[in-house]
Amino acid sequence: MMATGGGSFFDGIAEFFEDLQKGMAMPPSAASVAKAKKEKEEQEEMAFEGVWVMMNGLSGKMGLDVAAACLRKGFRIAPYAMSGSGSGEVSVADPKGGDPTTVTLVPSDDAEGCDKAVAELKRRCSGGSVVVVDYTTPSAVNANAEFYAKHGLNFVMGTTGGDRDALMSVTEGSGVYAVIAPNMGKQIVALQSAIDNMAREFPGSFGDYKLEITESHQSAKVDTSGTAKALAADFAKLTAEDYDVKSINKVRDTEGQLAFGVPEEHLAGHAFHTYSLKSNDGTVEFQFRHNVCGRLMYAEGTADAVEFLAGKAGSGADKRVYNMLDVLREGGM
Ligand SMILES: NC(=O)C1=CN([C@@H]2O[C@H](COP(=O)(O)OP(=O)(O)OC[C@H]3O[C@@H](n4cnc5c(N)ncnc54)[C@H](OP(=O)(O)O)[C@@H]3O)[C@@H](O)[C@H]2O)C=CC1
Ligand SMILES: O=C(O)C1=N[C@H](C(=O)O)C[C@H](O)C1
Repeated sequence: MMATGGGSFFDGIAEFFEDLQKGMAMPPSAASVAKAKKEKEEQEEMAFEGVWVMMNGLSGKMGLDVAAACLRKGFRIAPYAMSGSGSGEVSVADPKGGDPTTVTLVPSDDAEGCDKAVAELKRRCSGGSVVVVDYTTPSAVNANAEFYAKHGLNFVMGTTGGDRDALMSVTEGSGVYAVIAPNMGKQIVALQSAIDNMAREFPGSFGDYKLEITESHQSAKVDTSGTAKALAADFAKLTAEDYDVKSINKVRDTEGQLAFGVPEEHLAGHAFHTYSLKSNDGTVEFQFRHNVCGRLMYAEGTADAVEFLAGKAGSGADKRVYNMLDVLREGGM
């Protein structure tokens, strides 16, 4: 750099031009600083050997809660996520107080953008294993599953609805590892297992009873509860009649929700279910209820499913497609 002590002004100028020629006099440009910073960050990302979670539906009600639960478990959130209409970047706060993660949203109908994002994600997250979590919307379930199958992406599908048979057959045919379940709440999964066991052990024991199901969710929920549909199949085995899931009483209006016991502050995010078995003569009634405010239990169960799935994929397990009963039975929750 330019000398100040000793030499004349003209010596200093000469030295400056010498340094300039050697490329030493110019401060690095903002672009080269940014490039070096990005390279350093990418090297650090590639050195991470843990689990990366691609959180599709990140901006939705489940998305950010699941991302936080995954960060609490020590996973990282992948730098890209598929969205519906959302684009741009979302900053995901670290519940442990670390730096936030910047995630670029790519709308799922931008096929080229999604392909590029997955290629880039596989490169940047190459040191660890990637698990996709899907909390999107019923109409996206099948197309998204086909996309994961095409790209060999292991996934946890929390989204309800869509064509569930097609979802299973595409996933099973693809060879990817997946956990697919309409409910990730540990205690609800345990209840599902108990009713399933009861139906196996005592089929038809409620032969002269009638099944009634009511579920209430936030008004934005578009489909009938996937949990209610799954439990209906088990409860129906206890009765003598088939149960049509179209009979499930769906509550989506504020007045009905409040009357069903939903606290006002949870109107925007709740899942209340009542399954009732009533004797035909009207003298006896059994009720089973799970009333959940907020989404914490589902978010934590999802993070457990991610851990379970990464373990199965890492060990090359023969069985590839699981549900939450498998996760619970194997002590994964
Ligand atoms: N298994 C379980 O335990 C639980 C399941 N669920 C289910 O999860 C699903 C999501 O619920 P919730 O978070 O409340 O819903 P929200 O409507 O709040 O969020 C959905 C998100 O999905 C995004 N999205 C919409 N279409 C697509 C698409 N084609 N590809 C990618 N992303 C898309 C939306 O993005 P954008 O804003 O950009 O359009 C939005 O961010 C529902 O099916 C619900 O029933 C919910 C709780 C627990
Ligand atoms: O949309 C929700 O909120 C929920 N969806 C799932 C369902 O459809 O059963 C699970 C839970 O009820 C919350």
